[in-house]
Amino acid sequence: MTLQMRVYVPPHPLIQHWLGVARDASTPPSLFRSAMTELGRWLTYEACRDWLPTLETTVETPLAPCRAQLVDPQKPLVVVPILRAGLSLLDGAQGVLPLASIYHFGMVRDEETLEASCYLNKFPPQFDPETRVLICEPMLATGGTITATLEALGDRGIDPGKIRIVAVVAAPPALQKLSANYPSLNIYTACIDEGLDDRGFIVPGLGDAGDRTFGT
Ligand SMILES: O=P(O)(O)OC[C@H]1O[C@H](OP(=O)(O)OP(=O)(O)O)[C@H](O)[C@@H]1O
Ligand SMILES: O=c1cc[nH]c(=O)[nH]1
Repeated sequence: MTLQMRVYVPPHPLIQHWLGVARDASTPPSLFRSAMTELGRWLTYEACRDWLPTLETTVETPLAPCRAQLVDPQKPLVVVPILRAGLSLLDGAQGVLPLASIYHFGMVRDEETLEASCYLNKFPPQFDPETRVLICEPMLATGGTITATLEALGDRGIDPGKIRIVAVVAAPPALQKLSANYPSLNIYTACIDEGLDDRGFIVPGLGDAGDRTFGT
């Protein structure tokens, strides 16, 4: 079977609503952060749909024993926010996945060359290979940042098939790069946008997600 990367754009009115709020240039940082939190919440919810490991058990209701399916707390689950802008999605993602461990990863793009470089890597030397990883990265633009993150996870034992990416907007150059290199990857995004401008910004996009989150 030939694997092909999958990109999901969940047709959810709340996702589209908060995307519209985040895109609006007149949205102030406080409301922008709320919009990103909500996008983190609902995109993570969608990404978990057929992904979270569960276990079968029996619980006692006030009236009778009953079969129940619970999220398996023994299976390792990790959320990786890519700093800075990925932090804006973290509260929402953590609300959906309260038991997940959080491993921060800091990346910054050179504004001239658009080369991404890592300034913070909190990954352990090796992950349990069964670990499921949800990456919070609002903007997939050239794809340089996400590719470096996937390489760092791969170096520490994570198979791309165990990774789900939550992104607010995704641009074709990033998706083409990821699809060519990571056919087993799954991406959940609110929108696939048209392309990039000459500064490497996603168009129409939502501007500089890090600056808008932190008011810088
Ligand atoms: O796909 P790429 O072309 O690599 O671009 C995407 C990255 O660019 C932005 O980060 P930025 O470097 O602006 O850092 P910030 O999150 O700290 O603002 C954004 O938050 C992504 O991480
Ligand atoms: O449009 C973009 C592209 C990269 N990073 C951002 O913050 N915005």
